[in-house]
Amino acid sequence: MSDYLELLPAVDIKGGQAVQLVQGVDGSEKRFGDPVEAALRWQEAGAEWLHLVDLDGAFGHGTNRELQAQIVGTLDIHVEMSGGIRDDESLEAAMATGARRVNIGTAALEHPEWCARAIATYGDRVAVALDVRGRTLSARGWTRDGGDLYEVLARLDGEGCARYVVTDVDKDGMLQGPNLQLLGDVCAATDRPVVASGGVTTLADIEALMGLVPIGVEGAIAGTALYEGRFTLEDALALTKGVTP
Ligand SMILES: O=C(O)c1ccccc1N[C@@H]1O[C@H](COP(=O)(O)O)[C@@H](O)[C@H]1O
Repeated sequence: MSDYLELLPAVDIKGGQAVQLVQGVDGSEKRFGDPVEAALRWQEAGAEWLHLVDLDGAFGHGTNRELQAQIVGTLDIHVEMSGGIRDDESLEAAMATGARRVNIGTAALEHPEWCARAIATYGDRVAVALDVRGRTLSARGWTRDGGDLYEVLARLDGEGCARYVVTDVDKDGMLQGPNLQLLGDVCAATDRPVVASGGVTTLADIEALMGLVPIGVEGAIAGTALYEGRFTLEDALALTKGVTP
Protein backbone atom coordinates (compact mmCIF):
# COMPACT_ATOMS: atom_id res chain seq x y z
CA MET A 1 0.00 0.00 0.00
CA SER A 2 1.31 3.45 -0.94
CA ASP A 3 1.69 5.98 1.87
CA TYR A 4 0.56 8.92 -0.22
CA LEU A 5 -2.40 9.60 -2.48
CA GLU A 6 -1.51 9.24 -6.17
CA LEU A 7 -3.10 12.02 -8.24
CA LEU A 8 -4.17 11.17 -11.76
CA PRO A 9 -5.12 14.15 -13.95
CA ALA A 10 -7.66 13.10 -16.58
CA VAL A 11 -7.59 13.51 -20.32
CA ASP A 12 -10.99 12.47 -21.67
CA ILE A 13 -11.17 12.45 -25.47
CA LYS A 14 -14.28 12.91 -27.58
CA GLY A 15 -14.19 13.68 -31.28
CA GLY A 16 -10.43 14.19 -31.06
CA GLN A 17 -10.78 16.92 -28.40
CA ALA A 18 -10.00 16.98 -24.68
CA VAL A 19 -13.35 17.38 -22.98
CA GLN A 20 -15.00 17.10 -19.60
CA LEU A 21 -18.57 15.85 -19.27
CA VAL A 22 -21.15 16.47 -16.57
CA GLN A 23 -22.36 13.21 -14.99
CA GLY A 24 -21.12 11.42 -18.10
CA VAL A 25 -23.93 12.78 -20.26
CA ASP A 26 -23.05 12.67 -23.95
CA GLY A 27 -23.34 16.23 -25.29
CA SER A 28 -22.71 17.94 -21.94
CA GLU A 29 -19.04 18.43 -22.70
CA LYS A 30 -16.86 21.47 -22.24
CA ARG A 31 -13.93 21.43 -24.66
CA PHE A 32 -10.34 21.93 -23.62
CA GLY A 33 -8.42 21.68 -26.89
CA ASP A 34 -5.75 19.29 -28.07
CA PRO A 35 -5.56 16.18 -25.85
CA VAL A 36 -1.84 15.68 -26.53
CA GLU A 37 -1.14 19.22 -25.31
CA ALA A 38 -3.35 18.65 -22.26
CA ALA A 39 -1.51 15.43 -21.42
CA LEU A 40 1.86 17.13 -21.80
CA ARG A 41 0.69 19.98 -19.58
CA TRP A 42 -0.16 17.55 -16.77
CA GLN A 43 3.14 15.74 -17.19
CA GLU A 44 5.04 19.05 -17.03
CA ALA A 45 3.14 19.94 -13.86
CA GLY A 46 4.62 16.85 -12.23
CA ALA A 47 1.98 14.15 -12.64
CA GLU A 48 3.26 10.58 -12.35
CA TRP A 49 0.10 9.06 -13.83
CA LEU A 50 -2.41 10.12 -16.46
CA HIS A 51 -6.01 8.86 -16.58
CA LEU A 52 -6.79 8.66 -20.31
CA VAL A 53 -10.35 7.99 -21.45
CA ASP A 54 -11.72 7.38 -24.93
CA LEU A 55 -15.27 8.64 -24.46
CA ASP A 56 -16.28 7.75 -28.01
CA GLY A 57 -15.16 4.20 -27.23
CA ALA A 58 -17.16 4.22 -24.00
CA PHE A 59 -20.28 5.51 -25.80
CA GLY A 60 -19.76 2.99 -28.61
CA HIS A 61 -19.69 5.53 -31.41
CA GLY A 62 -16.15 5.44 -32.75
CA THR A 63 -12.72 5.52 -31.20
CA ASN A 64 -9.80 7.83 -30.48
CA ARG A 65 -7.35 4.98 -30.32
CA GLU A 66 -4.67 6.59 -32.47
CA LEU A 67 -4.66 9.67 -30.27
CA GLN A 68 -4.52 7.53 -27.14
CA ALA A 69 -1.54 5.60 -28.56
CA GLN A 70 0.13 8.89 -29.53
CA ILE A 71 -0.29 10.22 -25.99
CA VAL A 72 1.12 7.07 -24.37
CA GLY A 73 4.04 7.18 -26.82
CA THR A 74 4.69 10.88 -26.15
CA LEU A 75 4.57 10.83 -22.35
CA ASP A 76 7.22 9.50 -19.99
CA ILE A 77 4.75 8.91 -17.16
CA HIS A 78 2.38 6.01 -16.47
CA VAL A 79 -0.90 5.98 -18.31
CA GLU A 80 -4.15 4.35 -17.22
CA MET A 81 -6.24 3.86 -20.35
CA SER A 82 -9.98 3.31 -20.55
CA GLY A 83 -13.06 3.47 -22.73
CA GLY A 84 -14.20 0.88 -25.24
CA ILE A 85 -11.93 -1.93 -24.09
CA ARG A 86 -14.39 -4.77 -24.44
CA ASP A 87 -12.82 -7.63 -26.43
CA ASP A 88 -9.48 -9.27 -27.23
CA GLU A 89 -8.74 -6.93 -30.10
CA SER A 90 -9.32 -3.69 -28.16
CA LEU A 91 -7.57 -5.07 -25.07
CA GLU A 92 -4.49 -6.17 -27.01
CA ALA A 93 -4.37 -2.85 -28.87
CA ALA A 94 -4.53 -0.94 -25.58
CA MET A 95 -1.81 -3.09 -24.02
CA ALA A 96 0.35 -2.70 -27.13
CA THR A 97 0.42 1.08 -26.70
CA GLY A 98 2.54 0.53 -23.58
CA ALA A 99 -0.13 1.87 -21.22
CA ARG A 100 0.79 0.74 -17.71
CA ARG A 101 -2.81 -0.06 -16.91
CA VAL A 102 -6.02 -0.68 -18.78
CA ASN A 103 -9.45 -0.18 -17.19
CA ILE A 104 -12.33 -2.43 -18.17
CA GLY A 105 -15.84 -1.15 -17.51
CA THR A 106 -18.79 -2.45 -19.53
CA ALA A 107 -17.16 -5.78 -20.38
CA ALA A 108 -16.63 -6.57 -16.69
CA LEU A 109 -20.42 -6.47 -16.35
CA GLU A 110 -21.55 -7.89 -19.67
CA HIS A 111 -18.80 -10.45 -20.33
CA PRO A 112 -17.56 -11.60 -16.93
CA GLU A 113 -15.75 -14.66 -18.26
CA TRP A 114 -13.81 -12.62 -20.79
CA CYS A 115 -12.94 -10.11 -18.07
CA ALA A 116 -11.75 -12.89 -15.76
CA ARG A 117 -9.45 -14.12 -18.56
CA ALA A 118 -8.10 -10.60 -19.06
CA ILE A 119 -7.34 -10.37 -15.33
CA ALA A 120 -5.66 -13.80 -15.38
CA THR A 121 -3.59 -12.85 -18.44
CA TYR A 122 -2.49 -9.34 -17.54
CA GLY A 123 -2.56 -9.28 -13.72
CA ASP A 124 -2.21 -5.80 -12.30
CA ARG A 125 -2.14 -4.21 -15.74
CA VAL A 126 -5.91 -4.64 -15.63
CA ALA A 127 -8.16 -2.65 -13.32
CA VAL A 128 -11.93 -2.69 -13.32
CA ALA A 129 -13.84 0.58 -13.60
CA LEU A 130 -16.77 0.47 -11.22
CA ASP A 131 -18.98 3.33 -12.40
CA VAL A 132 -21.79 3.56 -9.92
CA ARG A 133 -25.06 5.34 -9.13
CA GLY A 134 -26.10 4.59 -5.58
CA ARG A 135 -25.10 0.92 -5.46
CA THR A 136 -26.02 0.15 -9.08
CA LEU A 137 -23.27 -0.16 -11.66
CA SER A 138 -23.45 1.64 -15.01
CA ALA A 139 -22.37 0.36 -18.40
CA ARG A 140 -22.29 1.44 -22.05
CA GLY A 141 -21.39 5.07 -21.51
CA TRP A 142 -23.32 5.10 -18.25
CA THR A 143 -26.59 4.62 -20.10
CA ARG A 144 -27.42 1.11 -18.90
CA ASP A 145 -27.61 -0.48 -15.45
CA GLY A 146 -25.10 -3.25 -14.92
CA GLY A 147 -25.84 -4.94 -11.60
CA ASP A 148 -25.13 -4.54 -7.91
CA LEU A 149 -21.81 -2.96 -6.97
CA TYR A 150 -21.07 -5.25 -4.05
CA GLU A 151 -22.04 -8.48 -5.83
CA VAL A 152 -19.80 -7.61 -8.77
CA LEU A 153 -16.99 -6.54 -6.43
CA ALA A 154 -17.10 -9.89 -4.61
CA ARG A 155 -16.99 -11.74 -7.93
CA LEU A 156 -14.05 -9.69 -9.22
CA ASP A 157 -12.15 -10.07 -5.94
CA GLY A 158 -12.56 -13.83 -6.35
CA GLU A 159 -11.18 -13.60 -9.88
CA GLY A 160 -8.07 -11.80 -8.65
CA CYS A 161 -8.82 -8.27 -9.86
CA ALA A 162 -5.88 -6.16 -8.69
CA ARG A 163 -7.54 -2.77 -8.33
CA TYR A 164 -10.75 -0.81 -8.82
CA VAL A 165 -11.36 2.64 -10.22
CA VAL A 166 -14.55 3.77 -8.49
CA THR A 167 -16.54 6.61 -10.06
CA ASP A 168 -19.65 8.11 -8.56
CA VAL A 169 -21.43 8.96 -11.78
CA ASP A 170 -23.71 11.51 -10.12
CA LYS A 171 -20.70 13.40 -8.75
CA ASP A 172 -18.68 13.37 -11.97
CA GLY A 173 -18.13 16.85 -13.40
CA MET A 174 -20.44 18.43 -10.79
CA LEU A 175 -17.72 20.21 -8.81
CA GLN A 176 -19.47 19.34 -5.54
CA GLY A 177 -16.91 17.08 -3.90
CA PRO A 178 -16.32 13.32 -3.95
CA ASN A 179 -18.53 10.64 -2.41
CA LEU A 180 -16.41 9.75 0.63
CA GLN A 181 -19.11 7.44 2.00
CA LEU A 182 -19.10 5.32 -1.16
CA LEU A 183 -15.32 5.11 -1.16
CA GLY A 184 -15.30 4.06 2.49
CA ASP A 185 -17.95 1.42 1.81
CA VAL A 186 -16.04 0.01 -1.16
CA CYS A 187 -12.78 -0.08 0.82
CA ALA A 188 -14.59 -1.95 3.59
CA ALA A 189 -15.81 -4.52 1.07
CA THR A 190 -12.48 -5.27 -0.63
CA ASP A 191 -8.81 -5.45 0.30
CA ARG A 192 -7.77 -4.25 -3.19
CA PRO A 193 -6.60 -0.68 -3.77
CA VAL A 194 -9.17 1.83 -4.96
CA VAL A 195 -8.68 4.82 -7.24
CA ALA A 196 -11.33 7.45 -6.52
CA SER A 197 -13.04 9.31 -9.32
CA GLY A 198 -15.81 11.88 -9.52
CA GLY A 199 -16.33 15.18 -7.80
CA VAL A 200 -12.84 16.30 -6.77
CA THR A 201 -13.20 20.09 -6.66
CA THR A 202 -10.89 21.62 -4.04
CA LEU A 203 -7.62 20.98 -2.27
CA ALA A 204 -9.77 20.22 0.78
CA ASP A 205 -11.35 17.34 -1.19
CA ILE A 206 -7.89 16.02 -1.87
CA GLU A 207 -7.03 16.28 1.82
CA ALA A 208 -10.21 14.36 2.63
CA LEU A 209 -9.21 11.63 0.16
CA MET A 210 -5.70 11.55 1.68
CA GLY A 211 -7.48 10.63 4.90
CA LEU A 212 -8.78 7.48 3.17
CA VAL A 213 -5.34 6.21 2.11
CA PRO A 214 -5.00 4.04 5.25
CA ILE A 215 -8.23 2.21 4.41
CA GLY A 216 -7.26 1.54 0.78
CA VAL A 217 -7.77 4.61 -1.39
CA GLU A 218 -4.60 4.63 -3.46
CA GLY A 219 -5.29 7.42 -5.89
CA ALA A 220 -7.66 10.13 -7.03
CA ILE A 221 -8.59 11.28 -10.51
CA ALA A 222 -9.04 15.00 -11.10
CA GLY A 223 -10.66 16.36 -14.25
CA THR A 224 -13.02 19.32 -14.47
CA ALA A 225 -11.57 21.08 -11.42
CA LEU A 226 -8.10 21.09 -12.97
CA TYR A 227 -9.30 22.28 -16.37
CA GLU A 228 -11.37 25.03 -14.75
CA GLY A 229 -8.47 26.15 -12.55
CA ARG A 230 -10.10 25.43 -9.16
CA PHE A 231 -6.60 24.45 -8.02
CA THR A 232 -3.33 23.79 -9.76
CA LEU A 233 -1.91 20.32 -10.21
CA GLU A 234 1.38 21.59 -8.77
CA ASP A 235 -0.35 22.64 -5.53
CA ALA A 236 -2.30 19.40 -5.34
CA LEU A 237 0.84 17.30 -5.83
CA ALA A 238 2.68 19.35 -3.19
CA LEU A 239 -0.20 18.65 -0.80
CA THR A 240 -0.24 14.90 -1.42
CA LYS A 241 3.53 14.66 -1.06
CA GLY A 242 3.67 16.84 2.04
CA VAL A 243 5.85 19.47 0.35
CA THR A 244 5.48 23.02 1.65
CA PRO A 245 5.19 25.39 -1.34
O1 LIG B 1 -15.19 9.45 -17.68
C1 LIG B 1 -16.31 9.74 -18.10
O2 LIG B 1 -16.73 10.93 -18.07
C2 LIG B 1 -17.17 8.68 -18.70
C3 LIG B 1 -18.44 9.03 -19.09
C4 LIG B 1 -19.28 8.08 -19.64
C5 LIG B 1 -18.83 6.79 -19.81
C6 LIG B 1 -17.55 6.42 -19.43
C7 LIG B 1 -16.71 7.35 -18.85
N1 LIG B 1 -15.43 7.05 -18.44
C8 LIG B 1 -14.78 5.82 -18.30
O3 LIG B 1 -14.87 4.97 -19.45
C9 LIG B 1 -14.59 3.65 -19.00
C10 LIG B 1 -15.70 2.71 -19.38
O4 LIG B 1 -15.58 2.32 -20.72
P1 LIG B 1 -16.13 0.89 -21.16
O5 LIG B 1 -17.46 0.75 -20.53
O6 LIG B 1 -15.14 -0.10 -20.65
O7 LIG B 1 -16.18 1.00 -22.64
C11 LIG B 1 -14.52 3.70 -17.49
O8 LIG B 1 -13.14 3.81 -17.09
C12 LIG B 1 -15.28 4.95 -17.18
O9 LIG B 1 -14.97 5.46 -15.89
